[in-house]
Amino acid sequence: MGKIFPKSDDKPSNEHSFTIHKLLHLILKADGLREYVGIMDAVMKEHLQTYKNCKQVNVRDMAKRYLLTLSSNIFLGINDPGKIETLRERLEVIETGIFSIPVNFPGTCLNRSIKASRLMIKELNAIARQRRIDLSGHRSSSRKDFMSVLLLAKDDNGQFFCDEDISSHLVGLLLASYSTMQSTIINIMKHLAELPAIYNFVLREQEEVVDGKKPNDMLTWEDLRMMKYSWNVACEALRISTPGIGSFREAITDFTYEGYTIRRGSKIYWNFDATHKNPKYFHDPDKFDPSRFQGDGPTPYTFVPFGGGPRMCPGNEYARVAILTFLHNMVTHFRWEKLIPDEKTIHYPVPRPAQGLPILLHPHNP
Ligand code: HEM
Repeated sequence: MGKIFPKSDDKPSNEHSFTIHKLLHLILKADGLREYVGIMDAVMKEHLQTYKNCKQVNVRDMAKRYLLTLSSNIFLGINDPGKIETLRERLEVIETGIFSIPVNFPGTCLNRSIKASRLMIKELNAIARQRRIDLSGHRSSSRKDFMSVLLLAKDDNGQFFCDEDISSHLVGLLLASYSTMQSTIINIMKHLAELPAIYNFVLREQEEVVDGKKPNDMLTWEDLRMMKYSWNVACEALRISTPGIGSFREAITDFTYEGYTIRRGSKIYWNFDATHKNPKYFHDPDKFDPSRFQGDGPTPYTFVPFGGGPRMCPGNEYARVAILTFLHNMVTHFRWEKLIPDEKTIHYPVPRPAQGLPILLHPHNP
């Protein structure tokens, strides 16, 4: 990541970075996210209006549009569709560099990716500079986007964080949330199209949520807590098609595993998919079965789509809120069927249907 997010002076500023890192973890905790549920619901409802007269849609395009609007709005405080489109272009170029041969000279993916990330940080810096001016005009800010929160925060020494650090952390969040969330939404939609009985259970649960609300009420944090079965479906999609391939760790002590001695200091690659498909932990592992997550759910550290330990994904709650909001709105408005029944799955950079899952929408109330 460090290579992809260079600083203009290339000097590390660990002290600031560490504190921004901590601050972002706090913002992304469940309590901090409560107030974003309504925003996510409003974005999704607005998007659904545009699909009202569409019979065929591509789930990848739908998910991208929804997720990018959310992150532009919530992370950066940006609503302008032109700026959101530029963000998408940059993110997709940066992403190709992360999953490329690490050769950096003009014309390579990595080189294009580094240039795109520099450009993006520059663009975010410009937004941050203007935002500082806007924010300084008010004693306290009503803006709740992450950039504004970071611009108003101070480090342990009472200093504001520098724009460059804020921008590069925000690029990190945008990237970390982009393909992972897209892949999860597409895979949930695919399984619900293939498994009508499971779709019906989700629909029943979501209708109960609607029944408890007045017409036009926005979703709330409490509503999300009622969506237990729907979240089990999302977890099963995350288990069966895990967006992350794995993660690296360093051995902090010598140990023996399966007869091999691993020395302290060795770099170890941890493969999530191997754990998720291990029949010792998940009976009939290729079967899509959300009931695995009922009750106490899987044994600790066997369901690890968000990693584990101190470097575990800090965005897991954000992901839960954004995915359930998407699912709630889709299921309460539509059934859908796949337009390509045997669409191939590709695994680059994350597992997803090769054509982005084109579907036919059947509204409940045509
Ligand atoms: C379904 C969606 C997501 C999945 C499957 C996912 C998965 C992961 C995984 C596997 C890691 C590495 C964890 C480890 O090594 O133990 C990670 C790290 C990270 N994720 Fe996510 N993520 C998702 C969504 C998000 C979102 C929405 C955000 C931000 C809002 C985010 C921000 C991050 C950050 C900042 C890190 C680096 C954490 C660190 O190194 O301390 N992720 N994610």
